[in-house]
Amino acid sequence: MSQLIISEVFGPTIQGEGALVGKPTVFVRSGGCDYRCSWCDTLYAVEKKYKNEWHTLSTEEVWSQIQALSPTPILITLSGGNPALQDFAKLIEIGHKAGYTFAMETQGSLSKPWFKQIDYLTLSPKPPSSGMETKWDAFEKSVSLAKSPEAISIKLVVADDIDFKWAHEVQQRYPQFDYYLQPCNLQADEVTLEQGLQSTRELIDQVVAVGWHQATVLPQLHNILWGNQRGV
Ligand SMILES: C[S@@+](CC[C@H](N)C(=O)[O-])C[C@H]1O[C@@H](n2cnc3c(N)ncnc32)[C@H](O)[C@@H]1O
Ligand SMILES: Nc1nc2[nH]cc(C(=O)O)c2c(=O)[nH]1
Ligand code: SF4
Ligand SMILES: [Mg+2]
Repeated sequence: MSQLIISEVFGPTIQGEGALVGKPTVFVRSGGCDYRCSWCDTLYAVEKKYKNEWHTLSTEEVWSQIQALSPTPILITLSGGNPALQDFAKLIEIGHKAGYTFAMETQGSLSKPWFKQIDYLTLSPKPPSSGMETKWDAFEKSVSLAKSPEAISIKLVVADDIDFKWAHEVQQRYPQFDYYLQPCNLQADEVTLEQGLQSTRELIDQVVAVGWHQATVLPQLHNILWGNQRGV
């Protein structure tokens, strides 16, 4: 079976972001990323200096950990780092046979044939404030490999006005998808509740001001509930 580089497996908790917010889920977080966003809130799954904390596990071992956390079928969310660097095909096959469903969070920079096995694919291309540049041909390849257009949702982080303008342009370029906007948590280690709420209110004001009425604006619910802690 394929080997997977895993930062952590945790849950059940709730999905705190995007289209499936509030849904009970187990997270499988892979180690390693082809990006390095300026405000990434999971650097321990990105930067090489944390490599010694990651585990090389067989698909079977990851599956055992999931089953220990949730013996009954649940939504499994693959995140990272960039989970598209790994080969999750076998894990998804085993999980589906046992009645589990799969969501994945990825930035859309890399795609794999096994994307078509994912039930809920969240693509999260990165805005200018991240310091990353989106290659739209790679994003479109990820789109084309999804199970169906309906399986895709787009989650965009907005840190400032330039990001907001960019996000609105992305929506106008790809109007066929549902868009979830989330404020950037700039103080990744100690976001205060009030900052999280204020940035969400500001994002709502921006959406309303431009008449982007199809957008969904959500704070990171897990951050509001627990702060920027690991394992929730
Ligand atoms: C940590 S990433 C891992 C998956 C994948 N690399 C990606 O970026 O989509 C999961 C989600 O968290 C978002 N995110 C990361 N840092 C954030 C921050 N400081 N504030 C708000 N959202 C953040 C990302 O944009 C992405 O949608
Ligand atoms: N509860 C919870 N929801 C999340 N949604 C996306 C997460 C991530 O870090 O990928 C995340 C996470 O780490 N925890
Ligand atoms: S792409 Fe995702 S995991 Fe990678 S650095 Fe950016 S936010 Fe972090
Ligand atoms: Mg996170």
